[in-house]
Amino acid sequence: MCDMSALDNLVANTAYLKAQGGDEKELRKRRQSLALPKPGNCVSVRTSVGQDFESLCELQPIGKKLFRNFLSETPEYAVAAEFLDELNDWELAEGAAKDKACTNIINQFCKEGSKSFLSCLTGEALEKCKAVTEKDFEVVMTGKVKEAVREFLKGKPFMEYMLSPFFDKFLQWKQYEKQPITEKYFYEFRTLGKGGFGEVCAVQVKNTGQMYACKKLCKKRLKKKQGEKMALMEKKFLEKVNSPFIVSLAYAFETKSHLCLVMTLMNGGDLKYHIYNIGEKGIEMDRIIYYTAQITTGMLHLHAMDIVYRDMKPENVLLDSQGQCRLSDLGLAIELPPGKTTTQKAGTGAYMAPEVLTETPYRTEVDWWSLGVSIYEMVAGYTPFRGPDAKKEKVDKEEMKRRIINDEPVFEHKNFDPLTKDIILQFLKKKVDERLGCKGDDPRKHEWFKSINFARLEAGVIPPPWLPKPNVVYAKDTGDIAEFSDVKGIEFNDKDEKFFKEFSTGAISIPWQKEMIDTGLFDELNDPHRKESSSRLDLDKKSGTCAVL
Ligand SMILES: Nc1ncnc2c1ncn2[C@@H]1O[C@H](COP(=O)(O)OP(=O)(O)OP(=O)(O)O)[C@@H](O)[C@H]1O
Repeated sequence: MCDMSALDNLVANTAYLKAQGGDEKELRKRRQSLALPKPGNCVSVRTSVGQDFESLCELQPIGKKLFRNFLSETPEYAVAAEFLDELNDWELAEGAAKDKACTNIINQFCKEGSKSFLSCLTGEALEKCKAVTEKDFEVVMTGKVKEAVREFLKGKPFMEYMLSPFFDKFLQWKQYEKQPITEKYFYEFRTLGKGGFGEVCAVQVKNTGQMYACKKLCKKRLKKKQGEKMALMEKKFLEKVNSPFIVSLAYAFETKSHLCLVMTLMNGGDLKYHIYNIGEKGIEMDRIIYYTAQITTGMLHLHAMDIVYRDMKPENVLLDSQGQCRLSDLGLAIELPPGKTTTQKAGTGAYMAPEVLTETPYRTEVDWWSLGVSIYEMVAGYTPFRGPDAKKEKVDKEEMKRRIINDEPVFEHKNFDPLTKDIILQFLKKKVDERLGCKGDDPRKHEWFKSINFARLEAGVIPPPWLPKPNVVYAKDTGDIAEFSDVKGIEFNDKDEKFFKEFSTGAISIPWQKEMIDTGLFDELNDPHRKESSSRLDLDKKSGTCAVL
């Protein structure tokens, strides 16, 4: 029995690791069967995509690419786009490379008579650009000049783009993006974990080879436990966020029995696992600083959208295959518009802020408290109010509450250095208006983060300090993940069906477009010399996918 489940686990892991490696032959065959919808079928999307420059030309990856392709055909426009790219590179550069990039930009774009002079500028921006020096470069360039170039692109070039064949191509992709999504769109691999309403398993998009994690929510269980509103909120938050440090939602669809959230696959394990299961308890300091910098940036992104995370703890921070981390599980998150507070008790015991426990009105401040607890735990291998003897001494809920409200953390562990202690103490201020991140201040400015260049971190150009091993599956054995029991006696009515439809919106623009680009399908389907395979309809029928529209 035991051997059998070990074998099942091995088989499941092997298939999963192999899928991540990619099966080129099958994929190539499948891709040959695909085609973009015909332009004639894209009339209605022309109106539905709207006219928002930022969304169409900056945020949506395919939109951004096609707009850039359009700009490259007109020298004046191409120079403007190139300038923005170079300025972006300068913003991310460091040391001597940064100085060099600055001089290059001045010589290339700011000198009248040079081939790449920014001739699109007028008025004050033009004068400032011509007079810029290395000294006032940052203020002038990232201020007035950058804004003026962007304003220029938003005007005539954007209008012309919307009438060009490049935009027609964009509409074909937008139409393709709307294809109905069912379970047949994916291959399913091993179970990765268990959630409150169903399991999370690894899936792969048949047409692109992209791997994702699929969180399944059992419809009957949702109804029985009245979890519908929470599930819809989680879906809406995940759909709204756009940060490299929060899991992205790529698809939301339904099967007969489940609602499914298809998200970034995080196959490097969660931080709780890394604290307790690898080597000595606790994580090395350079890793803790790196992860906390990513968590802080992710959290600031949520707070900027008035979303309070409410469940910050190492278990909810997942690593990807490169060792970069993202916040996951927005199931307890809540949106609180400016000025609004809540007293609702939510979170996980040891990580809850005093104001949550005492049901005092709170907002985003509670997340900084929980981050303080989490940093402490990453260093020490135990949480500050539970203490090192948690196993020997059982701390009940009331005692934990008492300690969080009254006690100061003690730093006995040898790994606490003065700066680490300081940032933890500042996050663990019981008075909210004294807490780091809550005084109109920016936690990223704390000296503990001095080794981190946050712009480079967000751009993903700082190599992670630790790389998960590619041949290790950082998840429980499949046999150790308990199965769900059947839910009996639940029937669905019209209201339930309406909710299922509201949830199942298919592909989510930004992650889906990124998938098309990253997996090469974007280039493949745009290739004018491409020949589709004649067997495409056969393959289509076999898989049941909606490949050709
Ligand atoms: N994006 C992901 N990539 C890989 N594994 C994941 C991902 N999301 C979740 N998991 C795994 O599935 C488990 C359950 O997911 P999650 O915590 O989001 O579900 P939940 O229903 O909110 O659970 P809970 O009731 O514990 O809050 C996680 O502990 C993790 O092991």
